[in-house]
Amino acid sequence: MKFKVVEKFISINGEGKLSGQLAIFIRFAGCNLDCSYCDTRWANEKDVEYEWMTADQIYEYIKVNGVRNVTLTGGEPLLQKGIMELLTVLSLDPELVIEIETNGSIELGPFTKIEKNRPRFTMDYKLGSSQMESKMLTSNFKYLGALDTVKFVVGNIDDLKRAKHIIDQYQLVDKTSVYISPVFGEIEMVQIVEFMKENKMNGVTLQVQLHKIIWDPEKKGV
Ligand SMILES: C[S@@+](CC[C@H](N)C(=O)[O-])C[C@H]1O[C@@H](n2cnc3c(N)ncnc32)[C@H](O)[C@@H]1O
Ligand SMILES: Nc1nc2[nH]cc(C(=O)O)c2c(=O)[nH]1
Ligand code: SF4
Ligand SMILES: [Mg+2]
Repeated sequence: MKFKVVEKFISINGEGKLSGQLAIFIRFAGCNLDCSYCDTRWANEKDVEYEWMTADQIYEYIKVNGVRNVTLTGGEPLLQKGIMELLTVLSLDPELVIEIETNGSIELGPFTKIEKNRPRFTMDYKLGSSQMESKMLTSNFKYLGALDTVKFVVGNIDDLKRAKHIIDQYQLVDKTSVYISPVFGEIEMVQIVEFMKENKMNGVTLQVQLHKIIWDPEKKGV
């Protein structure tokens, strides 16, 4: 099986629980959603340039570079045909910590059945300002545990209110890690903090995309 890779690079992870740590990124082509704020829309274009890579070639690239944290992203990585083969190959190496960024519209059940060293999922729950909330599968929450994350990317106060509602309704803080991140440049961090204070959002982590502070926010490959 071959996978459509639009870019691969080493950087610090700018998002999530491993933020600040070195990571190797594999970005796949194509997405089934079209979020209003998507910062990698280029990867979803029909005519995007990509390289076909097998699972073994991707594994080799990771090992040659000696980076243990692996982030599979896109686009929507779980749309790649046969992706289970790649996840199986990577999970077999106990030295690797595999993270998958996924958009909340893909059924996660089959992927969480990997028994040893299974990938950690960061499932975005897309809120109103993304225009994609109707595609969210809340049925995925039952598969997520201590190693996984539910992430809410918020663009305004209504998004924050909705995120709080979902967090409470599904008791997400008790089950998994919960992150809130601003749509870059759309909402002041201080507004998010004030909202968290007013609403006693214990156990929720605010994060900002670190790579967009270190480098030009438009820069690819970082
Ligand atoms: C480009 S997506 C790829 C993975 C998957 N399609 C998803 O949406 O989770 C990776 C992460 O970037 C976030 N993201 C995209 N555009 C953003 C923006 N303008 N500001 C903040 N986060 C953004 C997404 O919400 C997601 O958490
Ligand atoms: N440095 C860096 N960290 C990231 N973490 C998740 C990313 C993504 O696009 O999914 C990302 C990214 O694009 N760059
Ligand atoms: S799901 Fe992810 S890749 Fe797809 S449009 Fe939304 S942010 Fe972009
Ligand atoms: Mg990114």
